[in-house]
Amino acid sequence: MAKYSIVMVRHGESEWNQKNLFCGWYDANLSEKGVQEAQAAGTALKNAGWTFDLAHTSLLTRAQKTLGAILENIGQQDLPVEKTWRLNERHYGGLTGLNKAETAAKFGEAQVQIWRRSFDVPPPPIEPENPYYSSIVDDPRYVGSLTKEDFPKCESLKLTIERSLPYWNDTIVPQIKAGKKILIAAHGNSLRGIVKHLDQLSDDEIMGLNLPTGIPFVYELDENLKPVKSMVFLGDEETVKKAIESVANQGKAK
Ligand SMILES: O=C(O)[C@@H](COP(=O)(O)O)OP(=O)(O)O
Repeated sequence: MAKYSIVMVRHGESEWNQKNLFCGWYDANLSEKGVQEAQAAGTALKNAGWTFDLAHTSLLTRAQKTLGAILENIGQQDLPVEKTWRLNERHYGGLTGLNKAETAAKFGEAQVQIWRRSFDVPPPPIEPENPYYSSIVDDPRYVGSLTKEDFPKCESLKLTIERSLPYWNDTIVPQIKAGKKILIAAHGNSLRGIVKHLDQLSDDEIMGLNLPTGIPFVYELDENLKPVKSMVFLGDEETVKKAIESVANQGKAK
């Protein structure tokens, strides 16, 4: 029987999602469509009667703005929000700023699929020559939480989970168990990591999971936090299916 529930949402479409660029820790803003998706996510939650006790998000603008639009829509602008780099998108390393379809044309779709979806193969590390290197590594928002030595240069999903799971276990789980209704607004891969953990998906199974932008999904959990219902999207089936397919197709050569 379900004792707890939690809602998660990947941010609305970002300007770099729209341009089909590997984004990772680059701080892309929401596109206009992404703002609309975030508002629609709020409307879907409102129509389903959701209210929350607190929210968690990453240090990146696209997730925070999505959360802000949702909270405004559900009339909870004053909700306590906890922000952490541990919910950031995976760091896409040397791929940051490259077009996914052009990268597939250059290196092959199979290689891009490995970089995007394999469990433990990281992309190449970001080098100082990367045009976005310093906007990421010198960003003052990480001061105090990440030292230069600990700052990632690239992350596989495995490495992403190694830094997001402690936050899930030490911060979010106690709040769920205290009866708090929680909303997490984060990213395609940081949320795939949490989903892998909750649903105990194998390293192979998680490769097939793509999360759409801006469509909230609900988990109902038993007293041991095992899912009673997994990933119930607040959206009609056809729309969700198409949005998932479109994310999967981003790594195809045009
Ligand atoms: O970093 C990125 O490019 C996307 C995910 O890319 P894929 O792993 O789907 O290629 O992250 P998000 O838009 O969720 O912040």
